[in-house]
Amino acid sequence: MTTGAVVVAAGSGSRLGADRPKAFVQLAGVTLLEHAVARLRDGGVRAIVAVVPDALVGQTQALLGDAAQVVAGGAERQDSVAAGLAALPADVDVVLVHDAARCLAPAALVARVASAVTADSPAVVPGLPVVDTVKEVDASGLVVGTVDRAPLRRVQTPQGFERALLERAHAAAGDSAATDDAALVERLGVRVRLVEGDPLALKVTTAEDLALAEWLLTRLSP
Ligand SMILES: Nc1ccn([C@@H]2O[C@H](COP(=O)(O)OP(=O)(O)OP(=O)(O)O)[C@@H](O)[C@H]2O)c(=O)n1
Ligand SMILES: C[C@](O)(CO)[C@H](O)COP(=O)(O)O
Repeated sequence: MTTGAVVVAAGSGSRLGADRPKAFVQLAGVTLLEHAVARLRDGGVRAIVAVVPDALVGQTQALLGDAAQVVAGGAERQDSVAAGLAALPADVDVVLVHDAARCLAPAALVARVASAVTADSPAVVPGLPVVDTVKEVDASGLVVGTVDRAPLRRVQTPQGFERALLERAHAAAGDSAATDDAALVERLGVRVRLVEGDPLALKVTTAEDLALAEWLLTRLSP
């Protein structure tokens, strides 16, 4: 098996509200994208495609050098994943799809997901239990009911797939959007396996997340 990765970094990061696309914001002087790529490489992945805004392809390739091939993304996350998938070397048969925004996802998580992808489990997602009580509310803010949280998981990336399956899922999806790649596989009727996630794989979405990631990084560093 040859494992490759698509790191999607072409989003604007509107909820973060920085002066540049979110993946190019720095944590400890290093962009979120570089952090994510470094951890994928530490997890044993060598064929990496980074998907960035069209205008940043050249400078990102210079930034990452041999660590990743850089291509332009699309309007939606799903379009960016498809662009990265198309650029992976032909010999890659297992693909990890990862958000640059989950820049601290550790190498151990990368390896756990990659090794869980098998012929019997061709689609694998990492996830964590829900720790809060979950309520369903109506449009006026009134509680409709309390949801059983026991079977729920908060799903992260990297998500791992047999390449042929992921390509089939994206081809079948067309313009019908999903918030993660596993959902496209689920639509094909293929069961997706869940493995244990990692709190460090938090998604940097808001300024508060960025501050938390910065703090975690200082705690992780020797
Ligand atoms: N057209 C897009 C949209 C998102 N992404 C990537 O998908 C990941 C998860 O998306 P999210 O964290 O929601 O990022 P943004 O879409 O940039 O955030 P926002 O919704 O706040 O604008 C990010 O690494 C982001 O760069 C992408 O590559 N291409
Ligand atoms: C793919 C993902 O990270 C899984 O949790 C997530 O769905 C992407 O987040 P978005 O905010 O919906 O782009």
